[in-house]
Amino acid sequence: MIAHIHPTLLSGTIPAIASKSVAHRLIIVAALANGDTHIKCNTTCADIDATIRCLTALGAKIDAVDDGLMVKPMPKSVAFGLLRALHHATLDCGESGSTLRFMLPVACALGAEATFIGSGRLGERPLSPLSEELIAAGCELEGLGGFPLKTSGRIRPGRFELPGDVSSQYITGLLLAAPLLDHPSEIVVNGRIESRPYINLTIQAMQTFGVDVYVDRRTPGDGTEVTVFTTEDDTYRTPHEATVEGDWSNAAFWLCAGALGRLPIKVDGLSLSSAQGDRNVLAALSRFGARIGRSTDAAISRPDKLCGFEMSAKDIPDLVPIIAAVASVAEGRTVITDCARLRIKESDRLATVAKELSNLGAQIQIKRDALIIDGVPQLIGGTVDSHNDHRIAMMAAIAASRCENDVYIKGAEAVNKSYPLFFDHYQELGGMVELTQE
Ligand SMILES: O=C(O)C1=C[C@@H](OP(=O)(O)O)[C@@H](O)[C@H](O)C1
Ligand SMILES: C=C(OP(=O)(O)O)C(=O)O
Repeated sequence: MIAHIHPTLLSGTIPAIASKSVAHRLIIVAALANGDTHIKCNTTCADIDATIRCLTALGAKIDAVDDGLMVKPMPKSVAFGLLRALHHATLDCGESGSTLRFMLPVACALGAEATFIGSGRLGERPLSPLSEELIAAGCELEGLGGFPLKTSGRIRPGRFELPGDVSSQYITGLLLAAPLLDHPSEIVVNGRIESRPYINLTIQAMQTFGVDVYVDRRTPGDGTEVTVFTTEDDTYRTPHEATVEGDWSNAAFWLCAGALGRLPIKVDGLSLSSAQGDRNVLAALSRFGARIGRSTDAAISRPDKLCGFEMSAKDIPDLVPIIAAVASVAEGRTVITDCARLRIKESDRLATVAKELSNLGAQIQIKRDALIIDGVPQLIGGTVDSHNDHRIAMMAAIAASRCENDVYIKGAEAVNKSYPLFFDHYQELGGMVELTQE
C-alpha cells in the first residue's frame, strides 16, 4: 500500500491505543493462570493477535468481548507439561519479536512439543544466547537461525545467565516462564541491562497475577554490574480483571507531531506514572524546547523553537525513529547514542531511519552506533520505503507534516504491526493522506 501524503500540520486530540507491550504480557500470564481473566484492551494489532494465536495453539481459549478479551487459561494438563502427549502445536508469531522471545521460553517451560513459525524479518532476528540457555537447561531446539523452529523437552529450573545488552525480551521470556518450573529459578544478567523499563513492565504484569520477582543488583566495584532476578515456582493467580494501559510508544508519534506543528496535540488515556520507558518522549520533547502539558490521564505537546541535544537510546529504542524525525527540523545538532540494538528490529532501523529521513531531505549520518542529525528549517519530501517496518512508516508520515512537497510511503501497511488505526488517527488530526494499493 502507498500512503500519499499532502503536507499539513497536525493538531487536535486523539485517544491512546492499548499498549502492545503490556497486552503481550497480561495475555500470556492470563493464559497461564488458575482461572479466567477479563482483559480490558481497547485496541488490537497484528503483534497482539500473534500472541493470542500462539496461546490458543497451546490450548488457551481467548475470545473478543466488547471492551477487550476474555482469557480462559490453558487446561491444567498443558500447564503441567503434558502437552507433548496431547498434540503438537504450531505457534505462528507473525513478525512479532516479543511473541517469539516470550513464547519460546514459556513453551519450553511447559514441556510443549511445538513448532514456531513467523514471517518478515523475524527469522533473522537473534535468539542467541537465549536459545543456548534453553538447550543447556534441557530443551531441544531444531532449526535455529530461521523457521520452522521446533522445540521439545522441558527446561529444568535453576540458573539462567544472559548478557544485558542484546535484548531485554530474552529476560522477559525467562521471567514469564520461571514460575511454571518445579523449583525456584534465578536469572542472572551480566552488564548494564538495556531496555530495562520493559523488564519492569514484565515484573508488574507478574505481580498483577500474584507472582513476585526479587531483584538484586550488584556492582562489585570493578565497573561491572550483575542483576539477579529470583522467582518462586508459583501459580499465576487471576485477578479476574486486568486493564491494558495506553501505549506511550505509539502516542509518541502524535506528541512529536504536536511539537512540529502550529497548534497542540493531546493524547488521552495515558498513565503519567506508567512503567513504560517510552513515557520519556515527554522529557525528550522538553529538551528539544517543546512545551509539554500533563493532566491525570493525558499528555499535550505544543510547538516552540526546537533545538538539538544529545541523548542515549539505551532504554528507549522504539522512540529513535520519531525523535530523529523531530531532530531533522530542530536547530543545530542532535546526537542519539547507543543505537546498536536498532539494527535487529523489524528493519535495520539505524540504517533505515538515516536512509529514509535523508530521502525526505534531512541531514543525517550514522557514526558507529550513533545517529548525528543536523537540523534543517524544512524537509523537501519525496518517496520513502517503510522496509516493512511500522515505526519507519509512522516516522515518515509525521516527518511529512514538515515537508515542502508531497510524500509517498511505500509499504505503508506495515503500520498494522502495532497501530492499524494510524492513518485514521492521522486524518482525524487534520492530515491529508490517500491510501492506494501498490
Ligand atoms: O519487551 C518489549 O515489549 C519490547 C522490548 C524492546 O526490545 P529490546 O529489549 O530487544 O530492545 C522493544 O524494542 C520492543 O519493541 C518491545
Ligand atoms: C521492535 C518492536 O517489536 P518486536 O520486537 O516485538 O517485534 C517494535 O514494536 O518496534
